Amino acid sequence: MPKTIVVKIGTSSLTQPETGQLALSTIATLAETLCNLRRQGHRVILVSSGAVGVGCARLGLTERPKAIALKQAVAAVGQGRLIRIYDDLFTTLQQAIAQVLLTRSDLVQRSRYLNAYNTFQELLGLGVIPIVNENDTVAIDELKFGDNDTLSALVASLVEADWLFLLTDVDRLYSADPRSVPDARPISLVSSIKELTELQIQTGSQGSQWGTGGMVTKISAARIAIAAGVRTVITQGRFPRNIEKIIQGELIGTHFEPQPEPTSARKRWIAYGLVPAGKLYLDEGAIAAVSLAGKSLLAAGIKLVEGEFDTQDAVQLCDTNGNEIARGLVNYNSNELQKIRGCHSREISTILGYAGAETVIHRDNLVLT
Ligand SMILES: Nc1ncnc2c1ncn2[C@@H]1O[C@H](COP(=O)(O)OP(=O)(O)O)[C@@H](O)[C@H]1O
Ligand SMILES: N[C@@H](CCC(=O)OP(=O)(O)O)C(=O)O
Repeated sequence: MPKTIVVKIGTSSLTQPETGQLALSTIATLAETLCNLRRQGHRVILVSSGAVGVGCARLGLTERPKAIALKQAVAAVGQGRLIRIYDDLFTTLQQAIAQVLLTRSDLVQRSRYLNAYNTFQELLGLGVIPIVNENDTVAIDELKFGDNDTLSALVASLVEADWLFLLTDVDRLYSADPRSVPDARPISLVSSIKELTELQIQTGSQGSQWGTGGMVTKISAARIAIAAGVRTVITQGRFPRNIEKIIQGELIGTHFEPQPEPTSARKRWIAYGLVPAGKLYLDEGAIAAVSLAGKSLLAAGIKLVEGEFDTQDAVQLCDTNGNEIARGLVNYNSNELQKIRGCHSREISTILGYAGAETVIHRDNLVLT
């Protein structure tokens, strides 16, 4: 059965840690592996980091730049080189590739989200391997994926992939960062989001010298992907051939089993495509109604409103400690909600002077995160 497979490779696997130079043998083996998968009839997308790392190596910079403008300039240098190397390798293997550079705003607007979906379908239908990266050169802070782990999970969710491989410089997920905790326990299988939460994995503060997100972004990427029904694997980038072995059933790396009933495509867009514009802090009754009983959110259960937002914007729903439990599209703007929070629905028309929706967020527009 042909599968849709998204592979994400991080800077730490694409470059040599000592010099920052490209790890050519890894990249070549990855190209061969992805071509094998294509020959077996699978649909393949590569999400490749490395624009900043390769740009730095090209310009002789020894550290990842911190200043935004410099980082964006360096990414512009590196992305061109990176794609040229991929094109040389894949062309040698008679495989067409495409460069797809995305920014967060491409997924926020529903029409652009659907457009991205159509483009991926067209490319995959043509047998092309799209090579995706964040459009670092133009991305602005407020509208950024920020890391390619998240980007790859969103792409996997968008195309409803069967597999997401997160290739990195450790062989799997551990109970804590194995660099600083040598006796950290290796984790082979995570069978649900609940189990992932219960494992309470320690991720340290950051990743390797050139990586961006560390393990924390891989875990949140896995959450996004498994909610979309995508089987996710964290494994070592130095051995790309393991991808084929894993698809054939070998338990290499850490596997995250997909949720049996994936969240619908529209709800996934609400939860992860949109950028939340505010926060609603709920009381315990509202948390139970929303998260356990699958009910709509009423004004009565809202304790606090944070941020400025409009009707139909996405907001986060949080407990009193600020932990997010859900996201949804609001039927009232932030000014209105400041006035009606804590009130019974039948009081809304008196307080506002006009009749609005009975719910603040209807359950069709509400998704647990
Ligand atoms: N619980 C953990 N299990 C495994 N690795 C961890 C964990 N916590 C932190 N890490 C670190 O995350 C790093 C990988 O993240 P990162 O450098 O961002 O890689 P990439 O460039 O592949 O995205 C590893 O080198 C490891 O030291
Ligand atoms: N878009 C950036 C990479 C961002 C990123 O997530 O990097 P990494 O942690 O190495 O996967 C780049 O191409 O350099």
